[in-house]
Amino acid sequence: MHSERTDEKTPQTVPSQREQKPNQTCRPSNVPVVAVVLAAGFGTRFDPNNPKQLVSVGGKPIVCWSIEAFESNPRITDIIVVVNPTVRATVEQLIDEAGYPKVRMIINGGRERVDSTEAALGALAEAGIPGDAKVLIHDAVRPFVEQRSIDGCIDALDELDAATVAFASTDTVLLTEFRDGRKVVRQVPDRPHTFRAQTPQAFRFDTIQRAYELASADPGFHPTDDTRVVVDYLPDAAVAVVEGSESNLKITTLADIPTAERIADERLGRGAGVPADHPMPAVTPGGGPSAHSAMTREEAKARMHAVFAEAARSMHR
Ligand SMILES: Nc1ccn([C@@H]2O[C@H](COP(=O)(O)OP(=O)(O)OP(=O)(O)O)[C@@H](O)[C@H]2O)c(=O)n1
Ligand SMILES: C[C@](O)(CO)[C@H](O)COP(=O)(O)O
Repeated sequence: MHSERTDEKTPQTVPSQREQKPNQTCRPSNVPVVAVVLAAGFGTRFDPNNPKQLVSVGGKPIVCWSIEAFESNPRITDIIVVVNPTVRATVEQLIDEAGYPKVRMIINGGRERVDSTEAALGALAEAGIPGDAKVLIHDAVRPFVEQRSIDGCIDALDELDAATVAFASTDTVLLTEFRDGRKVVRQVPDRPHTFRAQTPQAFRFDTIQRAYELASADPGFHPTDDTRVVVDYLPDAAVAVVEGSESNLKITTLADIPTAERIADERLGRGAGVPADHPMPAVTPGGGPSAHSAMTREEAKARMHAVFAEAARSMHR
């Protein structure tokens, strides 16, 4: 039940390179597929007094949209939600009331995004997750991630040990630097090679854990995403690019809310837009099944430990 379903796969969104690479070891695909939903940010560019992950769009809190994207994907086996003290009580309440059955843990994040990812990796290690597990790390504030991007990440990890959802840049991107006290253009990459990083970003657990171990020895390192940790510290690990979408926007400032409301309306069938590719009935706080709310955090942690232990045992059979 808690290992990846291999039936009914949607087509890959990465260019297909199914053939085995010469130096690539074959990994079983029957492994836990864990989504980490990062909701521990402080929203300084949005409104620090109104945590953006709790703001409702289309009548549903942003963090719930993100959790539901993974709840509704049958290949995701487990979800961890990372919070900060400001939002913890509300997120716990939302999760308990909605009864999201795949949410196993709600843990505290850290000061920066990278610290929150590190906290999640630590919790997964403590829970006994196998090194082969697929881990998809997602910004809670990207509520409209497409199912085909989630599926694309899961598929890509059968070929490479890392993958990121990204959206081709329609603008030419300028790389800049400071020279003589002013910002100047250092390089102009060819536009077809430039993409905007989105999430989820997905990794075999042992790959992302190793990259973070190496990065932790470098106190001056403040990456804004997890792909960079792998690119900088494990340069031999190729990161697959999985097709993202314009609607997978990151809610960063208040100005993003009208766009988010428009996309939410489309997803809820209230607008003229394209519907979600795997629509799921909205799980409203107070309205959902409550299997999870009966479980204490310790029970949930023990259950997750058992799930990972069973996955590890079945891989060694
Ligand atoms: N210490 C942090 C910082 C960020 N995030 C999460 O990382 C995602 C992307 O971060 P961003 O949009 O930068 O959110 P904030 O850090 O909240 O915003 P800001 O940078 O404006 O403070 C968000 O889902 C956010 O909750 C996190 O879990 N822990
Ligand atoms: C991970 C990310 O969403 C990729 O676009 C992004 O880098 C995180 O947020 P930030 O706004 O760049 O801090």
